[in-house]
Amino acid sequence: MSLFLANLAEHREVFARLDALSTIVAEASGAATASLRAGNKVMFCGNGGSAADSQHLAAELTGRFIKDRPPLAGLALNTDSSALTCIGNDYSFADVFVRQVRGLGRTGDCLVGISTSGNSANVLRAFEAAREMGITTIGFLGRDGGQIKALSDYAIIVPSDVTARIQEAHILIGHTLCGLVEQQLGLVEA
Ligand SMILES: O=C(CO)[C@@H](O)[C@H](O)[C@H](O)[C@H](O)COP(=O)(O)O
Ligand SMILES: [Zn+2]
Repeated sequence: MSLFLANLAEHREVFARLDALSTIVAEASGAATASLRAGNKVMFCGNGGSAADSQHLAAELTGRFIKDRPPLAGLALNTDSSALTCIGNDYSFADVFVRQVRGLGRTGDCLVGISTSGNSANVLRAFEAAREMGITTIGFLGRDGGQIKALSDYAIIVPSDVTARIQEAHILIGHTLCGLVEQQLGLVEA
């Protein structure tokens, strides 16, 4: 079997098991909508491919997703290279998100942390601070949810041990979250 067909088969197997996440995805989206409705923001963070997912999803909010509509307050914490290099260089890489959460986060915000292992230290520290600050935490996770699971108000765990397949599910879940937020805010038809 070609690698493409093998990956596709594995992808289908994982996606066939995502129905079970429908309720938690809807609940997490409701929390993000409540933050935006109250004038708060939704922050995203992640590493590597999940950094790309984080900035992709933040841009769905500030830019547009399904239809033309007012901009929404989305912010990716992994896109500011000056903040990442300053904090990483002067403190540690584990602090790159937590310092931004402490500086930019406000009670009532949401923080979406994307980690396939659920164990990235910088996401974990950001969630610890978010919890202290009254910021709702939404974990896009994989495997067994790792240490971030326990710090997630909404732990969305993709049932797979394969990083790439988990990432593929995360972007489906993230797009759904953006679509539900638009519906719940009455910006597009349900
Ligand atoms: O995109 C990929 C693999 O598909 C990689 O860049 C991957 O995101 C990186 O290894 C990350 O550092 C993994 O972190 P995490 O998902 O365990 O939090
Ligand atoms: Zn990747």
